[in-house]
Amino acid sequence: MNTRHVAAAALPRKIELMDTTLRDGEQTQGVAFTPMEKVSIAKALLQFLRVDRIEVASARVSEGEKEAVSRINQWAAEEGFAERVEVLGFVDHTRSVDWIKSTGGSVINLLAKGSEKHCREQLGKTLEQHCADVLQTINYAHEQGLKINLYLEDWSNGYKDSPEYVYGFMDKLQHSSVRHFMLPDTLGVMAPDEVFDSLGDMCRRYPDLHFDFHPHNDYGLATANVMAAVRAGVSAVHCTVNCLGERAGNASLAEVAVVLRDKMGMQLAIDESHLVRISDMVENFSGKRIAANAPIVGADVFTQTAGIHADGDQKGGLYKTKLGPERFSRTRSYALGKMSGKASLKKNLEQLELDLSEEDQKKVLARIVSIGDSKQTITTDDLPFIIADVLESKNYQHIELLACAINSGMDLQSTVSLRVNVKGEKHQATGAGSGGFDAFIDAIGKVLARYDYTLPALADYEIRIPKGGHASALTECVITWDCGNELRKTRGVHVNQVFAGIQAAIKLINIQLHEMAAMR
Ligand SMILES: CC(=O)SCCNC(=O)CCNC(=O)[C@H](O)C(C)(C)COP(=O)(O)OP(=O)(O)OC[C@H]1O[C@@H](n2cnc3c(N)ncnc32)[C@H](O)[C@@H]1OP(=O)(O)O
Repeated sequence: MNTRHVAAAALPRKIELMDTTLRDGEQTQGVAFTPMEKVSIAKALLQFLRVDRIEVASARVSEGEKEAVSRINQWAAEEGFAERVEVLGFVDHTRSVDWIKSTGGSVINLLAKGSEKHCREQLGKTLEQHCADVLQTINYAHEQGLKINLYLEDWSNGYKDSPEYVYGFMDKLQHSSVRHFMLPDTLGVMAPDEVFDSLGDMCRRYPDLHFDFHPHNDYGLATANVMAAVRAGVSAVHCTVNCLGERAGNASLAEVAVVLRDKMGMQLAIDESHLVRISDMVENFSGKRIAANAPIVGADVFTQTAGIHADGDQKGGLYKTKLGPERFSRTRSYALGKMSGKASLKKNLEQLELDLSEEDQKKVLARIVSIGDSKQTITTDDLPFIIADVLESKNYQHIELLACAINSGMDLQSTVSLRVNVKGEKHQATGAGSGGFDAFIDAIGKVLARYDYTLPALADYEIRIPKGGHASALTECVITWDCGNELRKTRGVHVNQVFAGIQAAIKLINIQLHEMAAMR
C-alpha cells in the first residue's frame, strides 16, 4: 500500500504552532532583544496572535536573558499561559533546570543530540552514555516540577546517516515523561519528500508519541517542509516571525499559518488579523528589515502593478484570491508607474476621492507613464501633485519655497535662511539644527506657526540613489510622517539630498494645508 496515502489519510485536523522568535529568532546574526522587547513580543504572540506555545530563550545565556524570561513567566502565570512558555535547556544535569526554575519557568525544551556524529564528535559520548545523561536531566526536571520536551538536534542528518542511532535513542527515551519529541532539520538540508518519508516513518514507529517538526530555510524550503511534516503526521510545527533564525532562518509564522489553513484545511488557533502588526513589531525590535515582497507581511504584496490587473479588478475582482488583504487588516493598492493603465489611475483616484474627467485622466496617465519611464517611484501621495502640475491646478499651491540657503560645517550647528510663499503671503525665516534638514524644519516651523500648522513627527527618513547611481546621481528622499492616526509617505527628488528631504516636507505641508482649507 502507498505509505504516502496512509499518512495523508490520518491527517490531524488541529495543528499546534510553536513560535521560537525569541529563542531561534534571536540566533539571527546581529539580533538581540532587550527584556522589554522580549516581553512585548511574548505578549503579542500569546495574547493577540494566539500561538499555542512560545520558546523564549536558551537557558544560562546571560543575566539580561534571565530577567527577560522571569518577566515573561511572571506575566504568563498571571494570565494562565505558564505552560505555553518554554525555554531551551542543555543536557547539563541540574544547571539548565535550576536556571529555568529560578525564572519561574514551567517547561524545558531539552537539547539532546539527534545524530551519532554530533553525539560522538561534540560530546565525546556513546549513545548509551548520552541517553543516561539525558534521562538523568529529565528525571531532575521532572522532580523540579517542569514539563519536558526533547529536541533531537541534527535529527535530519542523524536519520539519514545513522538511523540506528536515532531509533536507539527513541527506544530508550520513548517511555520517559517527554511530552513532545522535537525533530529539527537543524541545518535546513531536507526537501519535502525527505521530510515526509522520514517523519512518516517516525510517526508510524512511535504512534503514541507527539512529534514537533522544526524547519530551517537554507534551501528556501521551510514552508514546503512544514506542509510535508504535517502530512506525515506531526502534531506541532515550529516557526518564527519574519522568518528570523540562525543562518537563513526558520519557517515564517505568517506563511505557515495561511498555508496550513488554506492548503491543508488545518485548524489553527491563530488570529490572522494580528500577523502584520507583530511582523512590524519584530521588524522594529530586531532591526532586520523584511523584503517588500515577503508573503503576507511585505509592504508590496497587496499592490497590483500591471494595468491589466487593475483593469481585471475593476471588472469584477478577476485578480482577487483567497489571500486577500482584508484578511490581514490590510488594503489593496495599485502602483503608479510606466506599467499603469487607465484602471490603475482610477483606483488611486478613488482612494483619494478625486474626480477627474476622462480627458484629464488621459493627461495625468501620460505624465505618470513618462515619470515611471525614468525609474522614479510614484506614490499615491504624489498623485495630487502630478495632477496639480499636469492640469495647472492651483489647489495644492498653498506653499512654495522661493529661496533657501543652507550652511553646514563640522562641529558647528547647521543654519538655514529661507524665503517662502504661504497662501499668497511672502515670509522670511532663519533656523538652526543638528543638520540641514533639521535647521529647515526649525525655520519653516516658525513661519507655519502663524497658520496654526505644526509639522508631524518623522517616523522614518530614507535616502536612496538609483541602482548603479554615482556621486552626481539624483537622490530620492522618502519620509514617513507620523500623522497621529495614520502614517503618510512623501517623496522628494533632487541632486542634493537635503533638498530632496525639503521637497518631501513641502509636499506634506501642501497636502495638509489643503486638507485644513477643505475642512473649513
Ligand atoms: C539547535 C540550536 O539552535 S542550539 C542553540 C542553543 N543555544 C545556544 O547556544 C545559546 C547561546 N549559547 C550560550 O550562551 C553558551 O554557548 C552557553 C552558555 C550555552 C554555554 O557556554 P560555554 O559553557 O562557554 O560553552 P560553549 O559555548 O563553548 O558550548 C560548548 C559546550 O557545550 C557542550 N554541548 C553541546 N551541546 C550540548 C547539549 N545539547 N547539552 C549540553 N552540553 C552541550 C559542548 O560539548 C561544549 O562542552 P565542553 O566545553 O565541555 O567541550
